[in-house]
Amino acid sequence: MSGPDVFLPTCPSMAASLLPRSTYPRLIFAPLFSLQRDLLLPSSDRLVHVSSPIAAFNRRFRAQNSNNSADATVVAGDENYGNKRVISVTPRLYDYLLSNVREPEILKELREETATRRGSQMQVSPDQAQLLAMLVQILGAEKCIEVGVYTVRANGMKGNDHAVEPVILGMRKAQGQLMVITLLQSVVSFLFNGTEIPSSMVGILLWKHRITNLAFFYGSIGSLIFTSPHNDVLFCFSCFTGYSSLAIALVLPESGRLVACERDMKSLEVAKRYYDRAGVSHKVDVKHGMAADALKSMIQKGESCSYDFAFVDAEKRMYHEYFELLLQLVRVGGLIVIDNVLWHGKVANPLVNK
Ligand SMILES: C[S@@+](CC[C@H](N)C(=O)[O-])C[C@H]1O[C@@H](n2cnc3c(N)ncnc32)[C@H](O)[C@@H]1O
Repeated sequence: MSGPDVFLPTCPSMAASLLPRSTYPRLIFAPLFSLQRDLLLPSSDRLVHVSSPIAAFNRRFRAQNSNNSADATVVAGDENYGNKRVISVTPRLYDYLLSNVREPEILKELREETATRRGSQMQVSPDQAQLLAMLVQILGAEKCIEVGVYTVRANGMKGNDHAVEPVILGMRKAQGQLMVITLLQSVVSFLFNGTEIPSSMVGILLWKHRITNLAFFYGSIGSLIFTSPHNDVLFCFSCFTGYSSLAIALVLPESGRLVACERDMKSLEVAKRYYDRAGVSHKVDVKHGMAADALKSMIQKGESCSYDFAFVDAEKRMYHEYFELLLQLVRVGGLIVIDNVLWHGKVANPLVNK
């Protein structure tokens, strides 16, 4: 049976009915809300869940209009662990959490500015930032390191190579094709006087003309999810604007110091503006460049064992290296906090983590 290569069904039942009937489509993209496993029939390895504006709207709509389904639901209970009940965070519960976070005004402004940029989801959330700030305070930390401050690229891949995360997501095949897309973006951008070309557009063209066998969906929140016919998923693009580092700097004592590593200069300009506005610039030592290089040079300068706290939220492929370097830099009894370790739950998903 012939048929289209890609469907973009907007409802789960449609995805479910398309999968078993068609042998040809390589991939079927469905919004996240179709993640009801019982709807996924035998060919479910061809179903890719994406975040879409429709899904986001639906989540908001359901959160606002449902009186009973928005309460925390028990997703696991295990008698081996004393019948501990694990709940899932529902939109209503998360709204409750966010509305009770004490977020300083300057952080709110930074968050709101960032929210207008593509990729703002990469910024830590207000609750996460306040957790970091609280840990720093409890620890009485004075010397801190943050790996990955933010970026402000409007464009999918430039300046964001933690974009491609083969280790965590079990990616193998698609990296060469991503390179092609990045290269093409740069060429077009150069020809058109610096105009930034969305990866999605380049991706569509390449894919349509069979230059690449990648299918893609450009998510509503700026994440670019590439999927090969082998159900490998590449999560591309990371971002934004120094929110977590500012949260840390704000609670550091006057004598405190935060080394903030970031390779994207444009991003740093925004961050510095906010450090200035918040009156914490004197506490932040910005290291522009690759984070691992910055950490190595700190070790060479004899700064081993002198840091109290580190937060890692940069290139995922480099995490093991950051960790080894930070073990040298952070003192005994200090704290290293690492973001994204569960990688949106994918670490437990055998389909993406073979
Ligand atoms: C997820 S964002 C950080 C978001 C930040 N924690 C916040 O709350 O706004 C990751 C950042 O790490 C930066 N980054 C990625 N790889 C890097 C590397 N090798 N060296 C330095 N910075 C890097 C990216 O440019 C990006 O801005």
